[in-house]
Amino acid sequence: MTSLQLSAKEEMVERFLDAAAQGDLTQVSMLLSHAPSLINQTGYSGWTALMLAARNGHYHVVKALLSDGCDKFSVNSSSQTAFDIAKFWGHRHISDFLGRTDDGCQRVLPGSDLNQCENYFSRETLDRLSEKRTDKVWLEARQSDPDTVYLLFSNLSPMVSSSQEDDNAGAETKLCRFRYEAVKDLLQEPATVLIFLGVEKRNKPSSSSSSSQTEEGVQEPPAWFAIGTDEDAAGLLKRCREKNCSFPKSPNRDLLKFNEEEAGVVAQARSVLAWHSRYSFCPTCGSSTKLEEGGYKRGCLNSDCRSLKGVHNTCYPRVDPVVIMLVIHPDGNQCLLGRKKIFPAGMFSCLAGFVEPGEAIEEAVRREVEEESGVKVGPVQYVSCQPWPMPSNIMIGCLAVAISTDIKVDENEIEEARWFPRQQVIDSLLRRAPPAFTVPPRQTIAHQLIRHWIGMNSNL
Ligand SMILES: NC(=O)C1=CN([C@@H]2O[C@H](COP(=O)(O)OP(=O)(O)OC[C@H]3O[C@@H](n4cnc5c(N)ncnc54)[C@H](O)[C@@H]3O)[C@@H](O)[C@H]2O)C=CC1
Ligand SMILES: [Mg+2]
Ligand SMILES: [Mg+2]
Ligand SMILES: [Mg+2]
Ligand SMILES: [Zn+2]
Repeated sequence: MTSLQLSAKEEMVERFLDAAAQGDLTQVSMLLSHAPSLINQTGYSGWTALMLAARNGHYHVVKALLSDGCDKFSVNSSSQTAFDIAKFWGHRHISDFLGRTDDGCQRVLPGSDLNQCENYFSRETLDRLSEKRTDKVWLEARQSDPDTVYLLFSNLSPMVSSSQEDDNAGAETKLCRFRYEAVKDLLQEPATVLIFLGVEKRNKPSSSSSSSQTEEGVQEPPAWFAIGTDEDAAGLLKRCREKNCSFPKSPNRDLLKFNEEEAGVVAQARSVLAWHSRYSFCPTCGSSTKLEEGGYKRGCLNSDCRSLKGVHNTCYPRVDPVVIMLVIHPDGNQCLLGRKKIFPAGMFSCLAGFVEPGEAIEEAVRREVEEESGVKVGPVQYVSCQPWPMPSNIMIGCLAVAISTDIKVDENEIEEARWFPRQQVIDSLLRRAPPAFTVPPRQTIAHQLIRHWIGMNSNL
């Protein structure tokens, strides 16, 4: 670039910043349409056009710059954002506008993936209303409300509807939803566990369009509960007079057939119910316990028990953190995948392992990879996570870079581990015949991590 070109560019930046400072929207828009890269350019002391417009109270310019994708979080040499500047100079309408949250706040985390991946089991369609769990009167009123939705689980398996066409593997499964009248007898059984899941979120069209009236006349969205019972499936189906329903037998396969919304509800309900089924007695003193807080607590019935003093995590549902990582070869062009004996023939997946007590996520990634494959790992980066209700894991998905490449598998955990070239991975994802191996199904975070790596720097 010649010095003449450089000064022409500098002159353009100066004109742009001046126009913003003076509130000349026509000029700002004209310059931007010629040179969109001007938008985040800085002048004296790191001031951007947005900061100058905010300083001088030019609301219309601020608005236009933001709608053109201007970075509202950049700071000047005094570490002030445009918001700080508008606030300091008393332009409240501008600071309110810059402080709004309806842009999804995506840009608060610079460099974050703007379209953050949503994993199966992670969609929240219910508002959990945890503050209502201790409100017995409210909970009881919602239980008998005619709009309330009940889901039924027998031995941790949800009752689902199946039609003839649903028999093929790709078909979607639907949760059976019940009203109070259909389940009120079941609720009286001593072995029944009842979990308050939440209420339908208001800002989306509800699946059961009704909502009930409170005493003050405010419309309340329908509440959802999960019922857990060990009554046998045949008995339950008879009790509910349901012909086309069933309780799937294989959680690892059958729980992956819901739509995204129902999958999120199943993840929540199944994990809490699994905790109840495994923690029947107090883990601290072995006494009997009683269900509290809408099914989110088991309180010990022994009044001398230590678990009743202070906060005891044994009283609350547990979640086990698991790291799951795609390890990338130092050449950037291969990834490390392994297979357990129990995997379907030909399937390879990301390595994974439980985080141990007192261990940071990055260290768990390094330890598990080295234990299972002998490969040493350097940098680790978090990508996304997935609740995994078999029974109650949170899968913490990471990318990791190997700093050694020799593989020596731990045969107790892994049958085989290999470096797979990018092209083979692409062929497997696109199911180009015949692929060298198969990847896990799209509902698993392992699949999504592999896809994420392929999408990161390929020119597909
Ligand atoms: N959603 C997904 O894409 C994937 C999910 N997973 C889940 O992650 C879990 C952990 O992965 P693994 O490779 O099996 O872990 P791992 O490599 O740590 O090995 C499991 C062994 O660790 C021990 N262990 C330590 N803490 C434990 C705990 N809190 N609960 C149970 N066992 C514990 C047990 O001996 C167990 O056999 C799996 O059980 C599976 O459910 C695993 C891979 C993919
Ligand atoms: Mg392991
Ligand atoms: Mg493992
Ligand atoms: Mg482990
Ligand atoms: Zn106890």
